[in-house]
Amino acid sequence: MKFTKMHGLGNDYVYVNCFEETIENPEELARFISDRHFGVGSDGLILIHPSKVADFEMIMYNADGSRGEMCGNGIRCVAKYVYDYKLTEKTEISVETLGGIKYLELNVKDEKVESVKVNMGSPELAADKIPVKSQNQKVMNEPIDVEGITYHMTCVSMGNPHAVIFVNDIKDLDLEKIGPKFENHERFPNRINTEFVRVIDKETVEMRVWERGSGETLACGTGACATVVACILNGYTNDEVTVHLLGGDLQIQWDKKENLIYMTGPATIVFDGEIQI
Ligand SMILES: N[C@@H](CCC[C@H](N)C(=O)O)C(=O)O
Repeated sequence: MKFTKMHGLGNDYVYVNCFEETIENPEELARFISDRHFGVGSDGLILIHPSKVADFEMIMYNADGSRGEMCGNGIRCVAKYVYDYKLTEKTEISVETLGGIKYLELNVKDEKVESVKVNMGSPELAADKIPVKSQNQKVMNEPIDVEGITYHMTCVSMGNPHAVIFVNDIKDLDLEKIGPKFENHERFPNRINTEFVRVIDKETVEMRVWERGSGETLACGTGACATVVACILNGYTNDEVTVHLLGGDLQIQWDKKENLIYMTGPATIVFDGEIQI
């Protein structure tokens, strides 16, 4: 199988062109290929397929083989992949995902994709749609007990589920310990991605993430979008925010008039490979 290893701010996936390759058991392949000792090493697997309703379809799997409905860093890399490997000449493309069709603009200079801007669609705040168990219709700054500590969460779906927790310090958090407790907490029927966020000022926040199915990653695009929605709803930031992640920065904007979230950031090819499966 031919593949390409790519990353968006260090959130790395193995990409397979399914116009050419056929994958029999993608869940098992995702677990094998993601392994950083016995496989290629990645946060998961992303398959690029033809689509009947958009220019391309992105099918994403986490490192544990579970399916993610959307992947913000992944979809920017899909845009770079289809442009660089000449599956399209267009610089405006649509991509079908389990979280809906997304529209992307490639910023190309001298044939080089410098960044990708993604229309991430509208954030979903209804608790039953995210889903998160709650007495309230929206989960805004609600207490949740994990390991004997009460945290406060704001929950948002960006196609996939997120719980955003505001903290005073992100550096000293033991995510290996608390991340899985949030991920598998009984309030989240489909598990959850959890963002730990420190607000720096009205235009800047920093964030670490524990991703459902992959653990701590260096960046999460949908997580950065959910974070900015939570920041704005709680009155912490303006509508355009730079999110500092371990792997670099994303620019996130909430166009309130259209109720659309835009994410802009880089996409990088690491290497092409071939593996016996
Ligand atoms: N890293 C991604 C999100 C990947 C999917 C997530 N772990 C889930 O299961 O929902 C991003 O950049 O958005």
